[in-house]
Amino acid sequence: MTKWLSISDVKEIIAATSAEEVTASYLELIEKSSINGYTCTSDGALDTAKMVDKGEVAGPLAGVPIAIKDNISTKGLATTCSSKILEGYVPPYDAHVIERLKAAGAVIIGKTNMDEFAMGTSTESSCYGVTLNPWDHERVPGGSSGGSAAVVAAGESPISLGSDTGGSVRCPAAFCGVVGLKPTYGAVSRYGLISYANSLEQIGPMATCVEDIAAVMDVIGGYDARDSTSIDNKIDYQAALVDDVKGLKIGVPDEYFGEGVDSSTEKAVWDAIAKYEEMGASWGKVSMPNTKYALAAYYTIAMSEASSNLARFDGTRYGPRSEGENWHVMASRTRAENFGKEVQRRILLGTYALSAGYQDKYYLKALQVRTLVKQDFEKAFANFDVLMAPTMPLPAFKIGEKVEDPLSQYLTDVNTVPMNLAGVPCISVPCGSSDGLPVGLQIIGNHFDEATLIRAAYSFEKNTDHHKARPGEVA
Ligand SMILES: NC(=O)C[C@H](N)C(=O)O
Repeated sequence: MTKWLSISDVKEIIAATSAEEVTASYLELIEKSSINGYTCTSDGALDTAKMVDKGEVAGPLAGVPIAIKDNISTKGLATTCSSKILEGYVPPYDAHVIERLKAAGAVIIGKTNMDEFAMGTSTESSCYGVTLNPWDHERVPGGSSGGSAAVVAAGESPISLGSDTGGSVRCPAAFCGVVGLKPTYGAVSRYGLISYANSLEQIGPMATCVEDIAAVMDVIGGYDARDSTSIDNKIDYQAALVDDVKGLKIGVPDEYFGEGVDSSTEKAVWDAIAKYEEMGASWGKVSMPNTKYALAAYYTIAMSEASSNLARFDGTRYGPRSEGENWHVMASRTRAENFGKEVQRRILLGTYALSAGYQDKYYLKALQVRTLVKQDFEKAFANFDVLMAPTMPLPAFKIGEKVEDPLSQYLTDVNTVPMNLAGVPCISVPCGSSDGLPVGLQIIGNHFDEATLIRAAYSFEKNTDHHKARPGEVA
C-alpha cells in the first residue's frame, strides 16, 4: 500500500482488498513511526473495519481511517488533552463529530498528540513529549493540533481532526504541508470537545487535499442541539469543489505582511496570488487597521475563558489525585502537580484578567477590541469575496527555540487569531516552500461562506502541484 492516500485512494484499495487490510497496514505504519504523532491507537479500529467488510457498517467514509485530536471525546478510548491531569480518563460518551464519523463508517484509528489543553503553537507542551515535524525532525510540527497534522503529512492517516482556537488547525497544517480548515464558528458542534476557550474554538479537518476536507465537513458539519452555539445553516461542501475562480475578488490585507514575516514565505504567498490572477481572479489591497490589537485581545480572552473552563480539573472527578488534609489542599496540590507550566501560566493570567478591579481594564477591553476586529472583516467582505495572507509568518521553527520565551511563541499566531475573534472560516493550503519547509496560504471567507473558500482552495490545487510535495524520508 502506498503512503499519503486520499479518501478515494483508500476506497479503491478497500474495494480491491478489504477495509481490514487497510486499517491493519495503517496500524503497522503507526507502530513503526518515529514522529510521536499518536497518543494511542484504538483497539476497536480493526473490529470496525471488519464490520465494514461484512457490510454491517456503511456510509460515505466506510472503512476510511481517521486520526482524532486528543481533546475530542471518544467513548472507550482515552482522551487526555495531552495533560497529566487527565491521565487514565476514558470518556463514557462520544463527541458529536465522533458520532457522525462512526455513522458515516469511518474507522477511528487513534488519538493524536497536542499542546496540553491546546495551549501552544508547537506541541511542545504535551505531557507525551513533542511530535516531530515529518519534514525535519529537529523542528516542531506546529500546534496545538501538531499530531493531527504530522500524522497526515507522514502518511500515517489519510485524514484527521484538530481543533482551532487561535490557529491550532491552520498553523500545524502550514508547518507540515497539509490542508487544514477552521470552519465558521457554529458550523461544527463542539459537543464533546474539551473546552479551552469556547467562544473561539471550532473542530476542523486536516487532509492531503481539499476534496477530502469537503468530504469530512459534509459528515461533521451541521446543527446539533447539544451545543448552544451550533447554527442551523447546512452547507453542501462537496458541491463547492469547482475548478473556477473567474471573477473572484481577492482582498490582500497589508497588515498580514508586516514586520517579522519571512521573505520566502511572503514570496510564496504573492506567487499564489499571481497564480489566482492568471486563473481569472482579481486582487486588491484592503486595510484591516485593528489587526495589530488582535493578538493581545485573543490571549486575554482565551486565557480568561481557560481559567474558568479548567477549574473543573481538581482531582475530584477525573484523573490523578494528590493527597491533602482537606479538599482545598488536595485540589491545589493536584492542580500544581499535574498541570504543566504553560497551562498554569495561562490559568494565572486569565484569573488575573478576570479579577475584580482588573476586569474592565483587561477582559472588557479585549471584548471591545474583538468587536473592532469583527468590523474590519465586515468592511473587507463588503468589497471582496475572500482574503489571502500567509497562514504563519515563518516556517516551522526548531524544537526548543521558543520554549523559554512564551511571548515569542504567542507572536507567531498574529495571522491566525483574528479569524477566531471574528468567527469567520479560513483554510490553509500548501503554496510553496521556504528553505525546504512548507509554506501555507491562508484563504479567509465570510461567515458561512465555506463554499467560496473550498472553491478557491480546490481551484488552486487543480492548477498547481504544491499539495503534492511530500516530506522525504528523514532519518
Ligand atoms: N489553541 C490554539 O488555537 C493555539 C494558540 N496558539 C493558543 O495557544 O491559544
